[in-house]
Amino acid sequence: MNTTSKTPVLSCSGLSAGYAGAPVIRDVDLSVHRGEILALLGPNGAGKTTTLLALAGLINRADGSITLDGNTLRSEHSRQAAGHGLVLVPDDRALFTTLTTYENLKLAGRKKAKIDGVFDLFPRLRERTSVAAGSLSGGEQQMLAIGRALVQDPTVLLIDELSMGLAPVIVEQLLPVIRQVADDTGTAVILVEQHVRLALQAADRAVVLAHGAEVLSGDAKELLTHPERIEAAYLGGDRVAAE
Ligand SMILES: Nc1ncnc2c1ncn2[C@@H]1O[C@H](COP(=O)(O)OP(=O)(O)OP(=O)(O)O)[C@@H](O)[C@H]1O
Repeated sequence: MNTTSKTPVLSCSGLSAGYAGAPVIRDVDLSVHRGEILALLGPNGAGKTTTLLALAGLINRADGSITLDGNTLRSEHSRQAAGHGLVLVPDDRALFTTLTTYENLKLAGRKKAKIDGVFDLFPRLRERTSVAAGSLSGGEQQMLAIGRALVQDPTVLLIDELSMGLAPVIVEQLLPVIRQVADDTGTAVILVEQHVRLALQAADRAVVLAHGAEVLSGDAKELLTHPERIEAAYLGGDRVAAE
């Protein structure tokens, strides 16, 4: 998609954050536009989850600014971010395991049409309506975690480790649905994903973090044809711009 002329729906500039005063990410600049999927890649411990948590306001930032849908977010901004439609799908999925599929969706969004929309996207969930979330397969649980985010009508969806515990074949089924949501609803997506090739196939752009800093950014399809650049970035190579 051509996003160059539009204002990003979510952006951060100079974002630094960490835990108990210890910095983890530093000086991160990111932006994502409506209907765009940004793949946030990088090796274990690079700071991808920390970046999502800082964007969602679930950890405080040490520095930097975040703008969401034209609003500058305060430092402790999780409620403000949620109010402007930023929804995080956490890597542990955080489902209510004793509640059914339907009850999990109903708790997140009361509108039946929205829940029906999730069942249209994930027909398997419709078949599992009355099953406790804890008894669903890993793939079904991830569908439910995404569905629970979608019933909230997100402006921006932050998806942490879509593939956590899932076979690549399941990830291959889920990613086109995320693409469809972005295309059909204009939801912007930041996708943290370990399967680099699958992530790049679904995404419009990608950013690679290493050691808490951005080391590569570029067009996803372009990067697909240059795996050596991704490899170098994973090894924490010098900052490279592929744009
Ligand atoms: N709650 C926490 N308290 C202290 N340090 C943390 C905490 N969570 C993460 N870290 C540290 O922050 C660094 C970045 O972790 P983060 O989870 O953001 O990386 P990641 O890129 O998402 O990694 P992975 O791909 O392994 O999930 C790691 O060194 C990690 O040990």
